[in-house]
Amino acid sequence: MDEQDILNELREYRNQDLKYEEGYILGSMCTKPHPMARKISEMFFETNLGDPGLFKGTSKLEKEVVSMIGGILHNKNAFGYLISGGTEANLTAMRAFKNISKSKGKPQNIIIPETAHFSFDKAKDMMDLNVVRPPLTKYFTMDVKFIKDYIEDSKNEVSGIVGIAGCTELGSIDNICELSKIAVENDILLHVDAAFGGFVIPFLDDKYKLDGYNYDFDFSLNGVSSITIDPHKMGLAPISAGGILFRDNMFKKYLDVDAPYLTEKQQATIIGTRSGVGVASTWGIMKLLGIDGYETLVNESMEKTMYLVKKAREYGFETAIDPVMNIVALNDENKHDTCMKLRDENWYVSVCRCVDALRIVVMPHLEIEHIDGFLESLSNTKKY
Ligand SMILES: CC1=C(O)/C(=C\N=C/Cc2ccc(O)cc2)C(COP(=O)(O)O)=CN1
Repeated sequence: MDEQDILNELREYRNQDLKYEEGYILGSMCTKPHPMARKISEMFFETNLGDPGLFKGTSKLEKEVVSMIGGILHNKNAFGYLISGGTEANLTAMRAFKNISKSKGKPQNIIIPETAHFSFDKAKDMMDLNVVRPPLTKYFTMDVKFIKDYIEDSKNEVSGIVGIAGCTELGSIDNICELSKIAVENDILLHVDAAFGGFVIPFLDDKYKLDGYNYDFDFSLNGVSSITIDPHKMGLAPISAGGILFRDNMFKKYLDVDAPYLTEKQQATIIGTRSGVGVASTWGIMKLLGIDGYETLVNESMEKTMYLVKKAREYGFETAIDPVMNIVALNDENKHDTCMKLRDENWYVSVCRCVDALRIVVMPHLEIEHIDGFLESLSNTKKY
């Protein structure tokens, strides 16, 4: 086979994939990356941040991007990395939590919500965490009073808390402000998983903010030790671009391992060899869009979200909760059956675990006509 034959054969495989712009992908927290990322990917496609001394320019970019994202989170001096995704970011935060707890002779007892992403199940498995799951409120957030009482009970020595700022299923936001106070008062590490919400909440118009939630979630709260925030979700960066930020570089010593044969003597990330494409793309897209660009992106998505909810209600469907961000949960007692029927029509929604509902993530690739077509198909699944 010559190169053209190979490319032609690869095109056959690629043609079997769904395309975001077709509008059938309704359950994804990723979307079509900003088109500028193509040129950036070409420019940085051979870089390796696993050996940063060889790619000094790309390594500088990573430090700048971490500071840029830190700026969104009210901490330009944040320490961290752009890595493979939110999973690696959460694993990294839990690895730091484990090592810090051990260094203080404290047990690895950590409070993690039922609404947490399954990457925390991997963390629990890999790092032998002792996980406590508090009850949830009607807003699908952790019951803060339970947490206060649990920690005040001397029998329970808690070393860490995870709060979610935009949970995967429903977009709910834990009361990070109250969790931060508890963390400070009790010398507890607080990790905030804002993998999805991190590029939404800072840009969200007040008119979309609901009673019942506190939208403060970042380093402006003294008790927040670390934050997961993924550019490859609502940040429009190409995969892979997950982000883990720590309050300062005090945390680095709890992540570093000796890496004798690299240009740097230690390595803190879980993944070793890693491309610089995600870093460079995030840098470029953040520079191009700026705060205004992300505000437009988020609030256009919220407009479409509100349109979906309004139109769904006209069909007689109801939401499990009012949308906290561009995630809609439509009540459906036969969620799995409906999901399969929709898939037969090429619509890819997901189903919620914590409620009987279909889950639609209104990402920037969805247009009004896609929403109209989806709701028509959903309505038809209920007719027979
Ligand atoms: C709050 C939180 C999340 O919603 C999350 C992923 N969420 C959704 C990942 C996803 C993306 C595309 C798709 O088609 C389906 C699912 C992760 C893991 O992020 P990841 O490793 O980059 O997938 C962590 N926290």
